[in-house]
Amino acid sequence: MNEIEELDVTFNVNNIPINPHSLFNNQALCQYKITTQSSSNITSLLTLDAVWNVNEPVDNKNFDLLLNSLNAINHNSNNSKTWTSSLWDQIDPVALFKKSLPESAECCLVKYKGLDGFVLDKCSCTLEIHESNKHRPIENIDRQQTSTKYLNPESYDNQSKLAEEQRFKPKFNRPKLTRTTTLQPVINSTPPNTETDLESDEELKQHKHNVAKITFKTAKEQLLASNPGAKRTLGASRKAQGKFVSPMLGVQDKQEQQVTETELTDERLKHIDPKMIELIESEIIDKGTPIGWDDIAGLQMAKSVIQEAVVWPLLRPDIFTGLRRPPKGILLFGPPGTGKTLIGKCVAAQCNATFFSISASSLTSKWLGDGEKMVRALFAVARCHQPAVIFIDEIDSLLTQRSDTEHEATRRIKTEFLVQFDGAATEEEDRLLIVGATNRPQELDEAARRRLVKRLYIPLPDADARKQIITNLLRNEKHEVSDSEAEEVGRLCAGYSGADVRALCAEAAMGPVRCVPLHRMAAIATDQVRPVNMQDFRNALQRVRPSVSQNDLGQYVKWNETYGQGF
Ligand SMILES: Nc1ncnc2c1ncn2[C@@H]1O[C@H](COP(=O)(O)OP(=O)(O)OP(=O)(O)O)[C@@H](O)[C@H]1O
Repeated sequence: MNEIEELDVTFNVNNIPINPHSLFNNQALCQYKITTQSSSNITSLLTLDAVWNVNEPVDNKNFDLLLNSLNAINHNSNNSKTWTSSLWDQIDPVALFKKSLPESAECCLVKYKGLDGFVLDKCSCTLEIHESNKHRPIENIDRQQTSTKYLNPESYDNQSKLAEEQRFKPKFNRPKLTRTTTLQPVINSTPPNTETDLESDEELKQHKHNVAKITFKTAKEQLLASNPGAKRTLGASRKAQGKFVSPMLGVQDKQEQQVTETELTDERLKHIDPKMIELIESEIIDKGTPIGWDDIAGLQMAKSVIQEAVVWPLLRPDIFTGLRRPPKGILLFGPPGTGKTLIGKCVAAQCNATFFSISASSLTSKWLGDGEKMVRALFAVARCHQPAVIFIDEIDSLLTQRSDTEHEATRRIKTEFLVQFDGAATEEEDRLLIVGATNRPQELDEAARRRLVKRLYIPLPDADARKQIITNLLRNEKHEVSDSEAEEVGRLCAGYSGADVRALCAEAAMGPVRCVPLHRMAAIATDQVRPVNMQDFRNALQRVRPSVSQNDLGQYVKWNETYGQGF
C-alpha cells in the first residue's frame, strides 16, 4: 500500500468516521498529497515537516475538526494506539493538538490526565478563549472569537514570525526559503490553493517538479554538499575481490585499505567470497592479549608435549621435516574450564602465529547453509596468515560419528572440513596447525580421531595448579592473602576446574565491596575499599561449588587410556 492510500484510510471510532486528512488544513493536505505521489518517502516527510512548520499553529478551519476527532479518538483509547508507521507518527493527532494549543493549556492536559479527560469547557487555564465560548459545547464555539493570536496565522505579529523563522530549520541543506508576510507553504512557487486547482495536468506537473527540485537530493549530491573534499565517485574503483571503498576515507585509512586489499588479492583467496573473508578477519581472528606458558597453571606434561610436537616445529620448520614433521592437528579433551582454549592461544602466541578461533557449533548453526563455504574460507585465509593456528572449540559437534539422522548441511560441512584438513599443511613450507577442543571426546568420529594425531587429556588442576591460579589472579587485586593462605584455599577447593577457581576468586573479591554500607557506595574512594582477605575466600567457598562431577571425570580417564597420548 502506498503512503497516500494509507492516509486515505478512514477510522471508525465510536461510529464516527475519522480521516487523518481532517487534521490538515486544505493547503497543507493538497501539498502533502502531491509530494507523496511524486517523490520518495523521505521527500514527502521533509515536505510534511516543512508544511507543519509553516502551518503551525493549526488554523481556525480545522480546529473544529481536530477537536472533534480528538475527542472521538480519545474516547476509544484502543484505537488511539494504531499509529504505527513514520507517516502516522507525523500526523499523530495528539501531537498536532498539542502543537495547536498555547503553552498555558499544558497544565490542564496534566490535570485531566492527558487528552482523554480534556474538554475545553472544563479547562481552568488562562487560555485566550472568549469567556462566552468557554462553557459552550465544542461544536458551537465561534472560532472567530477564540484566541486569534494562536489560531489565526494571518494575525502573526512580526516577532512571532521571526521566532517562527528561527524554528524553521531546513534539513538536508535545502535552500533557505524566504517567508512573506502571510504564512506561505515551503515551496517557492505559488502553490495551488485547493486540490481542484491542481487538477490541470500542466500545473500538477510543474508543482511536482518544484517539490522534487527543492526537497530531493541524490546521495552523491548530499555527500558532496556536506563534504566537498570527499571522493567524487561512490566505490567506483572497487575490485572483484576488494572491500567496499568508503568515499569518506582519510589518507591513513586509505593506506590501511590498500594493505588489506593486497592481502585480499592473494591467489589463494581468488574463489572465496569477500564477505566471508571480511567476517573471518573481523570475527574469527583472535586479537586478544598474548598468553604465555606461565599464565597456564599446572598441566606440565601437556605443555611439554605441545612444545615439542607443535611449537618448535612451527618455529623451525627446516629442522622438523620428514619423520619429524609435526602433526597437522591435535586434540585437547577434558572437563570444561580446564584451560584448553588458553593452551590454543598460548601455542599461537609462542609461535607468533595468527590465532583463528571458531566454535564448531556456530558453523553448524549460525552459518548453516554457508557452513561449508565458511570452512573453505577459513582455511584459505589461514593459509594467507601463516603460521596460523585454527582453534576449533566443541569439535565433537562438527566431527560427530556419522548417522542416518544427520542433517545434510552438517554432513557437507564435515566433509569439507576433512577435505580441508587433509589439504592443510601438505606443502613443505605450510605452517598450519588445527587444534580441536572437546568435552565429549567419546562422540568424535573415528575419521577425525585418526587425523588429530596427538590427543591430550587436559585434566582438572591439582592443588598446586589451583594455588597458582589463585596467586595469578590476586596479583592485580588489593589483597592480604598470604602465600600459605592461598595454598590452603587451593587445598580447600579440590575438584574445582580452572574456571571454577576463577569464579571463586571473583566471588571473594566481592567481599570487600559488600562490606561498604549502601549509602557510601556511590561516593567511596577506591583506596577506602578494604583488601580481599582469607575470610572472603572462606565465604566464597560456601557459595561457589565445583561444576564437574566425579562421574564425568571417569569417562575422560577411560577415553584417555584408550585413545589418549600417554605421558
Ligand atoms: N590451567 C589454567 N590456568 C590458568 N587459568 C585457567 C586454567 N584453566 C582454566 N583457567 C581459567 O578458566 C577460564 C576458562 O578456561 P578455558 O576457556 O581455557 O577453558 P576450556 O577448557 O577451553 O573450557 P571449555 O571446555 O568450556 O571451552 C580461563 O579464562 C582461565 O581464567
